[in-house]
Amino acid sequence: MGALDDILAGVREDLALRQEQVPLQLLKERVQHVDDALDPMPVLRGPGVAVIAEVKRASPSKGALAEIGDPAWLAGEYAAGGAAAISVLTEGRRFSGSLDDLVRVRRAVEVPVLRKDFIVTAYQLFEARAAGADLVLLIVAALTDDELICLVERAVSIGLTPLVEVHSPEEVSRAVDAGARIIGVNARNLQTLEVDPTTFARTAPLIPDGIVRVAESGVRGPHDVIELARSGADVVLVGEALVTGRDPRTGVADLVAAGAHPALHKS
Ligand SMILES: O=P(O)(O)OC[C@@H](O)[C@@H](O)c1c[nH]c2ccccc12
Repeated sequence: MGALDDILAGVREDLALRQEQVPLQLLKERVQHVDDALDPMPVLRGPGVAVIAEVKRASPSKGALAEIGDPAWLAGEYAAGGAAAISVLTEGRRFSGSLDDLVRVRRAVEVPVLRKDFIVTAYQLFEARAAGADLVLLIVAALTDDELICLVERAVSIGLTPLVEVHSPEEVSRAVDAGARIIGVNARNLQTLEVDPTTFARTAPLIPDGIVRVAESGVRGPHDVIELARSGADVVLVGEALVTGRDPRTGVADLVAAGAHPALHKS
């Protein structure tokens, strides 16, 4: 069994418990009372390479990465550094995150917030929206074609913008066929957990024009942002380097500055 299947098994167990505690109907009522979701498209399509900064305490490959006592403070620093959006890992077992982290981040910033998790049912979309998320991650490798199509549709119908994650050229066509307007290329193989730095450059050319291209994972600093921008990245999504770095606000600002270089013309 690969790492992804392991993670998904745990996610399904935790999900079953939450579904017993909080009926879908109650979540739907909560969704009625949250502020409308923000549209992330303008900030992700803006000039330069947009930076999505991630609140990430731990990962299955590295274990604990950082003590994040106050995710709201961290998100505020990211936003002050110029982050276009904040990603919050809400998976508990492997990433030590929670939906409560997302609620706290949502209250602290005015930029769009992404629920980063392993979404397999519509229930999790309602959880995300009830917690105030604007975007949700949908991982092609974790879903059948039918599931992906339904989840994209359902997400959009409740105001969420899906970020559809792929790992290979073959997965790009599945994402496009499902109606994705934002595609993330994850350089980390979810079976082996290894990062392959060539993944984005190999995969991005297959993403049709007009779809926002996000480079995910393994971005260490400004140099990587420049490389990825040359390969067509509109957005970079960065976790580990920012949570383990010296100062999150400057960390983001340095990435934003690298991606704003006039020599890097976005298509
Ligand atoms: O910490 P990194 O290498 O900067 O990566 C961030 C992000 O890409 C990574 O957390 C991620 C990408 N896709 C995911 C899916 C699930 C959980 C986590 C992820």
